[in-house]
Formats: sequence, structure tokens, C-alpha cells
Amino acid sequence: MTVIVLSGPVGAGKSSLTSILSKYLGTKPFYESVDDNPVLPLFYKDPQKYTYLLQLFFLNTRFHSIKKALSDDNNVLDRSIYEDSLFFHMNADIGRANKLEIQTYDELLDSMMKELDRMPKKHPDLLVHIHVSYETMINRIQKRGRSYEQLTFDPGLEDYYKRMLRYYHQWYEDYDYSPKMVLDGDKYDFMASQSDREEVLAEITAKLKQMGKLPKNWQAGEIARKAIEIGQ
Ligand SMILES: Nc1ncnc2c1ncn2[C@@H]1O[C@H](COP(=O)(O)OP(=O)(O)OP(=O)(O)O)[C@@H](O)[C@H]1O
Repeated sequence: MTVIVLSGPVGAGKSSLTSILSKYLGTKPFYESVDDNPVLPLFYKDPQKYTYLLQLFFLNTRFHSIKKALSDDNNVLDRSIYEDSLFFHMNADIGRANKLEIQTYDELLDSMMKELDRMPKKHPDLLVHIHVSYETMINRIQKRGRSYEQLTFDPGLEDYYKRMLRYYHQWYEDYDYSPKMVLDGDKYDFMASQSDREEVLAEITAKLKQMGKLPKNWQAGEIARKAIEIGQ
């Protein structure tokens, strides 16, 4: 039984890969709610005011997802609690949280992580990180078209996104809750190209195989191949 978490900056393609990977492996996808998140549009409009609320909102939903994922023990998550601190501290570093908020957030997160340590399965089996350059990130953000994420909505987002990529670099280096692997999101377009999709899945399954973590009874047979055909 396998729990896989995806990571990567905004627009890296985590939700899409979660869908493909879970169909391929025959496991359950967990998605973070973005389009029905009531705080996200408020945050982009007034980050100074809504950073703390947004981060508490995410922490709360993410804590529930990871607990459920670790209990069900056979699934793929499009983002996990391990990345939340990056977002909070990145915003705090640009003055969007005060000292007391930082201290409270860190203590809360610490208590949550200790709670996870008491679960029968404590951490995911594998982290799959999607690395993208700024150009790819912006292309995907534009293509997806969420209005509040566009540079035209707030030109300050250019700095914000570039900062995010730097923070992710360090975050991935430091992540040690589980084995990890990185995919080149600039090279592979697993949404548009069938062969890219197959290569990415081959990389992930090779890693799972090497770790002895392919889901029970799983074979790269006809059902798995059909599930990942573009247009399915
Ligand atoms: N703590 C946080 N965790 C995740 N997203 C956050 C957080 N704080 C703010 N956000 C914002 O939430 C939105 C959702 O981002 P996320 O990268 O998870 O989804 P996505 O853009 O659909 O990614 P992908 O294209 O890789 O599936 C983004 O606008 C991001 O900036």
C-alpha cells in the first residue's frame, strides 16, 4: 500500500499528474480545493490582510487530508501539509505576518506534525516533486486562467512567483519525511504529450519498484495503459 504526495510551485501540474498517476496505479486521488476556496481570491486582492487566515485555512484542510490519506494508505495527494510552512514563511518574510502570528503558526504546525507521528503510518512513501522554470510556471498559470493568479491582476506577482521558485529549491533539498524524486516539468508536458506522460509514469513506477512500494497486484497492463490515454 502506497501514499504518494506531489509537490511543486503554483501551476507545476500537480493536480493533473495526481489524476493521471492515481488512475494508472488504481489508487485514490486527493485534491486540495482551490476553485471553491473562499479565502484565496481575498488573499490575492489583499495579501497583507488575508495571509494568516488563508494559511490557517490551508493548514486545517491539509491536516485532515494527510490524516485520511495516511489511514486509507493507498492514494496520491496533489499537495501535502509538508509544503504549507514554505508558503507561510515566504509570506511572513515579505512582511505579511507579525511575530505573534509566526510563533502561533509554527507551534500549531509543530503540534500537528507530532499528531501525525502517532499515526500507524507516519509519513508518505514517496514525494514526487515537479520542478518548473519561471517561464513554464507563467505559461501554465496563463493557460489555466484563474484571474487572481495572473500578472495582469497584480504585477507584484512576478516577484512573488520568482521568490516561490527559490524557496522551493531549498525546500526540496531539506525535505526528509520520505524518499523523494524530482521530475523535470519543463521537459515533460504530461498533459499534451502521450509519450511524455508515459516517460513520467515510467520514472515514478521505476522508483516505486526499486523501493518495493508498487501497490499490491499492480501490473502495467492494459487497464493501466488505457487509464492514461490522453482524452480518457
Ligand atoms: N499554503 C498554501 N498552500 C498551497 N497553496 C497556497 C498556499 N498559500 C497560498 N496558496 C495559493 O493557492 C493556490 C493553489 O496553488 P497550487 O499550486 O496548490 O495549485 P495549482 O496552482 O492548481 O497547482 P498545479 O497546477 O500544480 O496543480 C495558488 O494560487 C497558491 O499561490
